[in-house]
Amino acid sequence: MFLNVRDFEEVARTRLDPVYYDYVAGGARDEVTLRANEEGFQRLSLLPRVLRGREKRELDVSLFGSRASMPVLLSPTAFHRLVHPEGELATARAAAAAGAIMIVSMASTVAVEEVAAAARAAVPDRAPALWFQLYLQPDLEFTEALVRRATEAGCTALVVTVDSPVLGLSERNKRNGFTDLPEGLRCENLRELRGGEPGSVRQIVMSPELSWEHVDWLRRHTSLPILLKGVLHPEDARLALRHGVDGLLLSNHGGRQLDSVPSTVDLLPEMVDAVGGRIPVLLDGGVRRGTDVVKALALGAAAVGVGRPVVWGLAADGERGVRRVLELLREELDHTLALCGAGSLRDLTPDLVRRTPAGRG
Ligand SMILES: Cc1cc2nc3c(=O)[nH]c(=O)nc-3n(C[C@H](O)[C@H](O)[C@H](O)COP(=O)(O)O)c2cc1C
Ligand SMILES: CCCCCCCCCCC(=O)C(=O)O
Repeated sequence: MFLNVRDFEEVARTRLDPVYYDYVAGGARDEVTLRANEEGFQRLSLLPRVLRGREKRELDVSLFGSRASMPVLLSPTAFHRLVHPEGELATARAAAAAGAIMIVSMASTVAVEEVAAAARAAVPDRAPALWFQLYLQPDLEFTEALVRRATEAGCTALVVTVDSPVLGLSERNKRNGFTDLPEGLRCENLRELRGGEPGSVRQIVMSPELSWEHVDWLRRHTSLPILLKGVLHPEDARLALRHGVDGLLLSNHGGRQLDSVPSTVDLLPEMVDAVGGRIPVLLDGGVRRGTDVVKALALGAAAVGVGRPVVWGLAADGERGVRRVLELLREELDHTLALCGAGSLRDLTPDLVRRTPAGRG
């Protein structure tokens, strides 16, 4: 029986090839940050209010023009067809049915046009909420074409991942010799549609030479809202404001890039402070429970993202699994709000969160 997100991870672990399980579960180097993300939430306690609840609680949010049924979105995760044959098509259908925002990874194993079509078909009466995650490629012509494809497919925001000047090093992948996708799976958004060898697929380039000038370039080439994913230093948050960025997704890539960075929830208050309410700050990393969502929102996040939980849902039970993971998080969020005496997300304020004294969390 799937009672919580962890149950899905357990089933996924038994179903998946161990090499692919490790790819998803793992983090960089010693996995200090990977563990810190969940521990960060566990060290925080909730201090509920009483005698001020409401029979029905409002969980809807509106973010960058996308309406969503809850402040939990699907962070971008690569290679869904590694864990389920329907891959991102199943994920997109589940997200659309749940009314959740899905950030489609640039490294998806289904082309963004097909992902969008699957989402639209799942909810013919409304527009599904899809955003696109981008690794800015040094070949700007290619990047521009890809942004155009994502926009034409119906993605309504760009999430630019900036924490990957080089690829993080997973020792699990190295030990397992996992260096390439299996036969038949490709990053479909990287396929040459016009130039190059027709039908061939490019490698994603992680470039240490990317700079704020590239963000400025992107700003000039799209009218979509731009969020930066992976800004961790408050000074970079302030720079993002100056470069016309519309939002931040506070993320350490689920502990998969630089190991030893703080947990995202520990950084949240100072990042919220750094942007001073001028743009929304979203957060991902270690969110596994409705209580985690409430803690992040109370500390100022506009919404949270989940990465691995979605992949576990997909691996364990395809579209139905992702749907159930999202439902569970929604139910837990609603239940936690009720127990905290909160009638809506607006009632979540920092005074509801306490740091557990050291040694007791
Ligand atoms: C299997 C996997 C693939 C990922 N692929 C991407 C990606 O393509 N682009 C990206 O920006 N982040 C990627 N991430 C990071 C997630 O977007 C997100 O930051 C992270 O998973 C959040 O932590 P959580 O897994 O604890 O929820 C990936 C994470 C995982 C686990
Ligand atoms: C097939 C083995 C590794 C290939 C690396 C490509 C990286 C794509 C981006 C995925 C990602 O961000 C992640 O965290 O994983």
